[in-house]
Amino acid sequence: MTEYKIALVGFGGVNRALAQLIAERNEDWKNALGFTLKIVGVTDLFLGSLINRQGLDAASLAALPVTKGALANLPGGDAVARTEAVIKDSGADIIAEATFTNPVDGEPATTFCRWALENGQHVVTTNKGPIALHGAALKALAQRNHVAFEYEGSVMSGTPVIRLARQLLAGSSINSFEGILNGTSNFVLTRMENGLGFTEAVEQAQALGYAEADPTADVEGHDVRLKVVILANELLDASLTVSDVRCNGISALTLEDIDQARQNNARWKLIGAATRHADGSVSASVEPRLLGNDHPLSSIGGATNAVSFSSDLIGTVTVSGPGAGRTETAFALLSDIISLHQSAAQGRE
Ligand SMILES: NC(=O)c1ccc[n+]([C@@H]2O[C@H](COP(=O)([O-])OP(=O)(O)OC[C@H]3O[C@@H](n4cnc5c(N)ncnc54)[C@H](O)[C@@H]3O)[C@@H](O)[C@H]2O)c1
Ligand SMILES: N[C@@H](CCO)C(=O)O
Repeated sequence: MTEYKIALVGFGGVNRALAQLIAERNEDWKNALGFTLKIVGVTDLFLGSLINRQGLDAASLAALPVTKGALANLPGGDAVARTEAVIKDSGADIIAEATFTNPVDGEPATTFCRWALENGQHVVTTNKGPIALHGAALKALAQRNHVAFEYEGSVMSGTPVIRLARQLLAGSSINSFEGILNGTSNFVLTRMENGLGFTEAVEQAQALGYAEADPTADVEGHDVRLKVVILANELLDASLTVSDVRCNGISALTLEDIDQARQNNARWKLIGAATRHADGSVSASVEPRLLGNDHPLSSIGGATNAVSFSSDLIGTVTVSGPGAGRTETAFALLSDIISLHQSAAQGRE
């Protein structure tokens, strides 16, 4: 049985849900998965930081009040986020990085990942910025340091997509994909179909933990653009940058547009798509599309996401599931840890 020491970088919805899962399920994981997790450090811009190499109580962390500097109220805690120390000095084997996604330059999360990888620590992250903007460099760094860099939760939350397509569709070349890749905007469109105003719908998505810190990224398509870059580079062998992806969001759609679509047996959906052409080039876009009610993606409602891959040997494969949510995304971190544990076990054989 392996015990991994883990440090949580960013202690918002996702990493708090991971702490809750650890509190509730560590014993089950021992038998079912062959490992347990011991939290040895936590750091958060708002809450402060705390290191304890002997292990922190996951249930107490999960129940921590959301007040400024709250970690200073626990023994050894600090009101300041000493993130570099938590990564480098906590003795963690794994860093779970879940700070804000910065769609412009991926920082400071990219630096956090780099510190950990250079320090010989595995990184699991749900943050789209470092992967979409610096994925190749971080993967190379992980490889040089013989550690894992896993990011399943960066696309479609806990719904398996990246690993599923990479591993289970290997051998059937993926030539294109199209999908609903943002939970918040799909939730907003669905609520608007029921007559709720755009602003109220966004507020509901925020309260449910789906939205980015700045929900503009959700409704203007910037979040989907990062996910399209991640999927295209991962699965279509592309080298896209964010500026290669044409991007329009849903903020200009009105209740009248949505009602008119309904009268025409159609729905507006925010679609992220990419296609590999015969010459090897890849084009990609994010845009609202009017889908007829018979289109496979038109019935995907709420924060659910779905993506259809077109591949040469088996045609179209569609994966659907939660696209956002705290526990759902914490599950993605767990799936990354399971993956790195299995790789380590295979390496030992
Ligand atoms: N919530 C979801 O449904 C979901 C799904 C998939 C991916 N993600 C991604 O996962 C990440 C975390 O999401 P969340 O819902 O937990 O967000 P959140 O806003 O609830 O939490 C992020 C936390 O990170 C902290 N933080 C920000 N910058 C920091 C820094 N420089 N140093 C230390 N702490 C810092 C904030 O104080 C905050 O508590 C984001 O990048 C998000 O895009 C979220
Ligand atoms: N804000 C994002 C979280 C998942 O990446 C969404 O709503 O899809």
